[in-house]
Amino acid sequence: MNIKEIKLHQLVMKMRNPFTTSFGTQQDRYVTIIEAVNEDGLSGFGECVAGEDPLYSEEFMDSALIAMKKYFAPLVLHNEISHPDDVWELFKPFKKNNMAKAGIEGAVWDLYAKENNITLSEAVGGKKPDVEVGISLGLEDTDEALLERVKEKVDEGYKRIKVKIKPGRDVEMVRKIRDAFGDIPLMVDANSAYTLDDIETLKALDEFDLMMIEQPLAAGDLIDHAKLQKEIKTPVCLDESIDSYESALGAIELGSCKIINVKVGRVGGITQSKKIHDLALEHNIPLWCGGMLEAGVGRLHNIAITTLSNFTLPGDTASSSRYWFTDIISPEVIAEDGVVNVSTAPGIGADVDFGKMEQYLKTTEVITKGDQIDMVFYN
Ligand SMILES: O=C(O)CCC(=O)c1ccccc1C(=O)O
Ligand SMILES: [Mg+2]
Repeated sequence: MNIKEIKLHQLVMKMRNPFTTSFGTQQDRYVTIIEAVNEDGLSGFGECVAGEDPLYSEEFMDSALIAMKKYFAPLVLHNEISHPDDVWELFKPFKKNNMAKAGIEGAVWDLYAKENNITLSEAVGGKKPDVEVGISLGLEDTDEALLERVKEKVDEGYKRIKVKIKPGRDVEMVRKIRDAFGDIPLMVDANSAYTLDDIETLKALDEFDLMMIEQPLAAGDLIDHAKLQKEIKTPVCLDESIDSYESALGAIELGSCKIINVKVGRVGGITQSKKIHDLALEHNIPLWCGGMLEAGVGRLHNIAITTLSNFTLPGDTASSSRYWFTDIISPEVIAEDGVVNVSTAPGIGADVDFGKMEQYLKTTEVITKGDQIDMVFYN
């Protein structure tokens, strides 16, 4: 591959509805779209999913932008890449900053697929022609408002409903959902809002036959999650805790979870996601693809990775219109009855629509082969 320049398109996208989790509410989504352009002018696209503030993980959009500009974009421009799997090796000496790495790597993957005239799904080794998707619903001010949301989404046919919980908004709220909707495929996500001191509350959730409870405890608490899993019936699914192949291996060996939510950005890209996929498959741990309120580019990357065989549970990759009045891709992602068809067009399978992107675009920075890696250390 011969990548000539990397553009960082920085957007602020207003969401259709504010999104509330145990760490707060957001209305605006800061998105960086990474465009890798080759010698022939062909472009591949990635999306950086870092949060606006370091609440979900230590990374945040500003830190990711610096990391991409200073290290990861120049590394890709200054080194020979024959396959996107090479990118992880190139980035390896630089610790963490996974979402920054994944953003750049994602653009290389899309470009690679387009150069070879195959879909991104084919490039990663996926086989499914379509994928099942669920929806993640934020906390609402009242349980009644949440029940309305759930009804809407059940009616739209989503294959799984995930609701956010936090202390004080858990057992009784879930009871109301079960009472109103019977045995719909239902799960909860705590975003680390509990500790083992809350074990009685977490045990009380067993009565509702949830598909899983996602990330009840802190990201670093693999040991506590293992203790918890022994005490509760509901399968524990880890999100924040799984930030690498090694943490996935640790969680599996310790029995910290029965299910893993793979987020491409959180684990450092597609190459690492594939490695975790194969590990989980070997250990009979089912996977699903989590969301980070992505714009269209990240959404299409999520669909591609979900076509791998062990992504057997519905992911978070809902329709573009669930998040945005206008997405930045054409065509947009549409889930019909909870199913998204995988595009057969090369790469991510849709065009990045610069006309539609214009309304969100704050600035574009261009990194070229002339930009050196700005490091104090040298070899
Ligand atoms: O619909 C989506 O994209 C997923 C929404 C979601 O749950 C989420 C959104 C932002 C950060 C973390 C999470 C999460 O899965 O914990
Ligand atoms: Mg989560």
